[in-house]
Amino acid sequence: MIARLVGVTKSYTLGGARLDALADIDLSIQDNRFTVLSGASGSGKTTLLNLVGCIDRPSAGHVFVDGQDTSALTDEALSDFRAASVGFIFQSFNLISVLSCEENVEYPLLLAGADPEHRRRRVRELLAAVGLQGHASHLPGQLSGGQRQRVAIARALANRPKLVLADEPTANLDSATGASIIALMRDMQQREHTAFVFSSHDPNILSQADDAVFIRDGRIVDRVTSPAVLAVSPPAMGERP
Ligand SMILES: Nc1ncnc2c1ncn2[C@@H]1O[C@H](COP(=O)(O)OP(=O)(O)OP(=O)(O)O)[C@@H](O)[C@H]1O
Repeated sequence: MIARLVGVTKSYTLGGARLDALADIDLSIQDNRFTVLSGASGSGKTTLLNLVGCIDRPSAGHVFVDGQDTSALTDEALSDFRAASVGFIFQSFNLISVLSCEENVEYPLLLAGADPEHRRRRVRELLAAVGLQGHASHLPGQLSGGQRQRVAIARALANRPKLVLADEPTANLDSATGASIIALMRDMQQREHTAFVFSSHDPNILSQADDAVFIRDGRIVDRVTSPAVLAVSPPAMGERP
C-alpha cells in the first residue's frame, strides 16, 4: 500500500462557520495501480489529493505515505519527503515558461542532485516515452495543451516517485486530447510501475481505472475495484446507482 488515510478530517472556517471539506476519511491506495477519485465539483477531491501529496496537513487523523506517518514530520522534512516520494500533474500544467521541455523534465532531477549523465539519459528516455523527443528544446509556449501535459507527465516521473497525483489533468483539454492524456498516464503508470491517483468528474474515465473512489460532500460513499463494468452505464456524479 503506497498511501493510507486514517480518520482524516480537513476543516476550514469561513465567516465563523466550520466547513468539513473532508470528514472522517479512511482510505488505502494500493501500489502500482491506476486509481481515480470521482466526485462532483466541491466534493473534496483536490483537498484529498493535497493531503495524500503532503501539500497540506489534515485537521485530524493521520496520512501515511510509503509507510511514513507524515504528521510526524516537520514542515521542512515534509517538503523533502514530498519531493522524493510524490510526483504531481496539474490541470494547468504548471511548467516553467522560460525553460525548455527537456529543462522542465530535468528540473526535479537537478533538485535531487542527480549527476549530469543520469539526468541526460532519464530526460531523453522520458521525452521519448511521452512522444516528445522532437520537441526537447521547445519552450512550453510553443506547445499545444496536450503536449504541455505530456511534458508535465514526464516531469512528474523524473525521480521515479512511487506515487503520482494528478488533479483534473484533462480539465483544460478538449475531450480527444484528454482521452489521449489519460491513455498516456495509464501507459506510463504501467511502464514505470508506479501508483497514479487522479481526480475527475468525468464518469467515462472509470473504464480506464483499476480502482475508483467515489466522494460526495467530503465523504467516501463507495469504492470499486475494476470499475470498467460501471462505465457501461455511468453512475450519477459522485455515487453509484
Ligand atoms: N482554502 C479553502 N478555504 C475554504 N474552503 C475551502 C478551501 N479549499 C477548499 N474549500 C472547500 O472545500 C470543499 C472541497 O473543495 P475541493 O476543492 O477539495 O473540491 P473538488 O472536488 O476538488 O472540486 P473541483 O472538482 O471543483 O475542483 C469545497 O466546499 C470548497 O469550497
